Amino acid sequence: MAPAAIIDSATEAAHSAIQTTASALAGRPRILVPEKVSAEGLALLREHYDVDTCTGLSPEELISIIPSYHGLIVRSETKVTADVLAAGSSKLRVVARAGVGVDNIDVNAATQHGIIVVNSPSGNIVAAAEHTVALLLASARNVGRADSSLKSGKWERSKLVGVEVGHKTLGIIGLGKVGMKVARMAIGLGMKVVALDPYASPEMAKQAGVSLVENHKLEELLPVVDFLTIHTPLLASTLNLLGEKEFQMMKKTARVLNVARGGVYNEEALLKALDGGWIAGAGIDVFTSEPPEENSMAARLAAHPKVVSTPHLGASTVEAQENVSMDVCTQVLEILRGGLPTAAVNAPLILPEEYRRLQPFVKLVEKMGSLYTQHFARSPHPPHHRHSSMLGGRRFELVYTGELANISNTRPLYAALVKGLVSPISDASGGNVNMVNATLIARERGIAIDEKHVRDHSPSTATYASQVTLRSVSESEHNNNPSSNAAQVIEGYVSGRSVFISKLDRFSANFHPEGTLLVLHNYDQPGKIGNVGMVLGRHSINITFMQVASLDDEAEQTQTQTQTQKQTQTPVVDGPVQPEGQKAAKEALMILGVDGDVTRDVIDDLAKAEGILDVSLVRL
Ligand SMILES: NC(=O)c1ccc[n+]([C@@H]2O[C@H](COP(=O)([O-])OP(=O)(O)OC[C@H]3O[C@@H](n4cnc5c(N)ncnc54)[C@H](O)[C@@H]3O)[C@@H](O)[C@H]2O)c1
Ligand SMILES: O=C(O)[C@H](O)COP(=O)(O)O
Repeated sequence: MAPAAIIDSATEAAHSAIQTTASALAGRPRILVPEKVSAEGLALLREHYDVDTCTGLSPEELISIIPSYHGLIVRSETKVTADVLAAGSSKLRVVARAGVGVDNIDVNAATQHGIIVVNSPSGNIVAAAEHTVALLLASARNVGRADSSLKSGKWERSKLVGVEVGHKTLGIIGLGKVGMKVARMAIGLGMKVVALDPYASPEMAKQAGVSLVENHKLEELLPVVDFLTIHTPLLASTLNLLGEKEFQMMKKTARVLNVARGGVYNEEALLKALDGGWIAGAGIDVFTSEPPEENSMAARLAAHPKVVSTPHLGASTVEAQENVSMDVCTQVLEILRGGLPTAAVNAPLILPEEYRRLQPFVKLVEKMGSLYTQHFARSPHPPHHRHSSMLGGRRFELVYTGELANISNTRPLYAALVKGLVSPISDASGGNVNMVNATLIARERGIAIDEKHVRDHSPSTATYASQVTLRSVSESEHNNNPSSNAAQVIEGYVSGRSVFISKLDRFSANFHPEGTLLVLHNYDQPGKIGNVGMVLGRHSINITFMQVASLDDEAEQTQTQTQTQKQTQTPVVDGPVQPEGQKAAKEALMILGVDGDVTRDVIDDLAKAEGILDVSLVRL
């Protein structure tokens, strides 16, 4: 069978990775396994390749030996840095993560070198959920402290009285694969489960008996829970998600759990919360440094008497290790033979002949999806944009006009949209989406996508040779009022091989969807640009470009009508409320390209600037 090509839409380097693999592997290929990976999968590889298992390598040792290897299989301990990948780039074809999280692998550097990164997205989900339940019960019943007390010769029954979990409320932040499993197990223990996940499908949550927090606000979840568990990836948006302010909102009797990633709870704030009696205890499996560095917050947390701690054991069961080992070793075997992986982190699949024509559109649609999630599907939103769900439970329509409408196989564009939508909320960059699994992942997330080819795009009226429109409405809007014009819209086009966004929401624009962008919804009045410039200057953020996007014609007419209605005291159903004295101002979007560290403080300060209605931070 001829080797198929695998192409990462971000770079052409990955294009040749699979094609060249078979021919590049003269002699018996070698695979390095610097961590404990279950023997079942490795046995599969040993039939064809030399497999070297050697644990305890220093970063320098890894860099010095990696040039001899064609495959590298790791868990969470080995840091696969840009330096390791550069050192291995002449032979290395695949880095496999025997587990879920790829935060220890520089995926961008791998992509640049044409090295495929694969993982096992669901092999250890049951293990992680069961470990969460183990920590839930251990922290409720002081199992860790009781065990060490008894072993040290004490018999402290009255000091170690616990609490029951039955009839208590468990809060879950992140209702993905692990979060959903934990929810089902907790319901089995007689708990009530409330979850916060702006991107989860309300329908799936309802079916599992989980209530979703309506407005996706932590302040609505935290005061009501007796136990809290987090199951989000570690992303810029989830780093330090819970700090002092959040722990202070919780019941003094509450206990918190973390079997996801160190850093989602701010470790210093968690220590303060435990020492100050703001909460009662914690069960922690993951830390910001692993193993915790001496005297670090992580080390103090692991040693804290109110914490039951485990050394990142969430996936450490015999069964999970067999699953992930088989998953990734099968993929390594396939890749080194010139075949296709099933869970490639950095490589959606496009056949070579489709690649030339579709690649810029794949890039455009992926950017549109990512822009959608970061601009529209984020929390919290101003009231006129608030939806019960932000991603799951929404219906998307991709409309292709112009020459693109004549291409019948637009499957890569469908996959690119799913990838773009889920990548900002997933730790495997791109959420492991490829052409094979895109439909399944969309279904798992409760996302419906329709594609429409508009072939009667007359050249006289066409603005661009090919254009893509992304529209989204909630399932309920779609079912109850299909002709409603409440859709969220993004339009884009390709010129040469460059991609552009030509409409965002109700605003006509023209910008490259690249880099870090701030999108500010505001009233188009003098002084706004200066105010925004001052805030950014104060935070040492450099502006690389700026564009003001005005309401498109249709939206402008609607705004004028709305203003007329307001003046005649007719109740207004949609649109932001204009402050006094700004009745004649038109809405606009200010789109800024920026360099620098855009923290939550920057966003908060921008949101407070006069005349700014809403701010979103978009990384593309
Ligand atoms: N301790 C361990 O050994 C162990 C084992 C397995 C998984 N994990 C970790 O657990 C985490 C979850 O894994 P998964 O497979 O369930 O991932 P997943 O991608 O299936 O689910 C993550 C969920 O988080 C949600 N989310 C993203 N950003 C959010 C935000 N700001 N607020 C609320 N929700 C948000 C997403 O919508 C998604 O539903 C990952 O970090 C993974 O690495 C740890
Ligand atoms: O992301 C994962 O799969 C878990 O954190 C497990 O990590 P491990 O393979 O190092 O146990």
